[in-house]
Amino acid sequence: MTDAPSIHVTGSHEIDGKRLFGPIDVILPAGQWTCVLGRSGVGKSTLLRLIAGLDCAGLFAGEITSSDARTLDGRISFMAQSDLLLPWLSVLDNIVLGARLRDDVPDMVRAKDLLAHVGLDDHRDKKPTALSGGMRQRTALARTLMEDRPVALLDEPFSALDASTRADMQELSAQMLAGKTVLLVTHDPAEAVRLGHRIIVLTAQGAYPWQPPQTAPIRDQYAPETTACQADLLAHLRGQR
Ligand SMILES: Nc1ncnc2c1ncn2[C@@H]1O[C@H](COP(=O)(O)OP(=O)(O)OP(=O)(O)O)[C@@H](O)[C@H]1O
Repeated sequence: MTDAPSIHVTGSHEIDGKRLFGPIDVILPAGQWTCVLGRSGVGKSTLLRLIAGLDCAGLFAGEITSSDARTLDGRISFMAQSDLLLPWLSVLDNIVLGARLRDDVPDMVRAKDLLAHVGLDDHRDKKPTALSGGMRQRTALARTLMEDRPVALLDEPFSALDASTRADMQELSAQMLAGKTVLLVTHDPAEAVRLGHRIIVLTAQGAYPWQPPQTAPIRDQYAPETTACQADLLAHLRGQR
């Protein structure tokens, strides 16, 4: 049983009176992963921040609604493109930051379990400055997964990871976010095809669906239908330039 809603976004976004994207009419189905691709600067992070209710440059004219008509406030976990780790806190304390900010008692067992799953068990007492870029990104991912909200908005969460760690973290995220409504921004067609129940291409003119393979995610990245889909998607994205 999940209380993950579907989310409907309609409208356009302008910065300094100039259209960034839209009009769009996008549904993020309840309990599924929607992957968004599009050229750099088209507004993918802006779309994520709008749904998260965070400040963005410019003006959005439109509506963001949830299928249960409840506010999304307090129901979203958000992983930004930059890791936003607090430099004076250890890895473990960064992971439980959400609970501490809410004056809740953090679930340290869950936090340590997550640390082990993201492969940072031996680094729990280090400060972020003592970590590599990929380790920082895994810390931020663990902090996001720690929140356990019905909606997860992830902005290029695996971009700094080596190929095998990336595959591991994709699988961990798919497992831990099963049943939640997920929006993943990525530049990687292979990642979108591996993880997405739905794939959306965002352009200045609008947002349109790209058909993923019929198989259910998380997909075998070497299956013929997966490789064919990602090759077609890559060719399409390259053709947009
Ligand atoms: N604080 C800001 N002030 C003015 N313009 C901004 C600001 N933040 C972002 N923009 C502009 O908004 C546009 C969309 O940015 P956004 O980060 O949403 O794009 P993106 O598609 O996520 O890009 P990327 O793939 O490179 O991460 C860009 O053209 C950027 O210049």
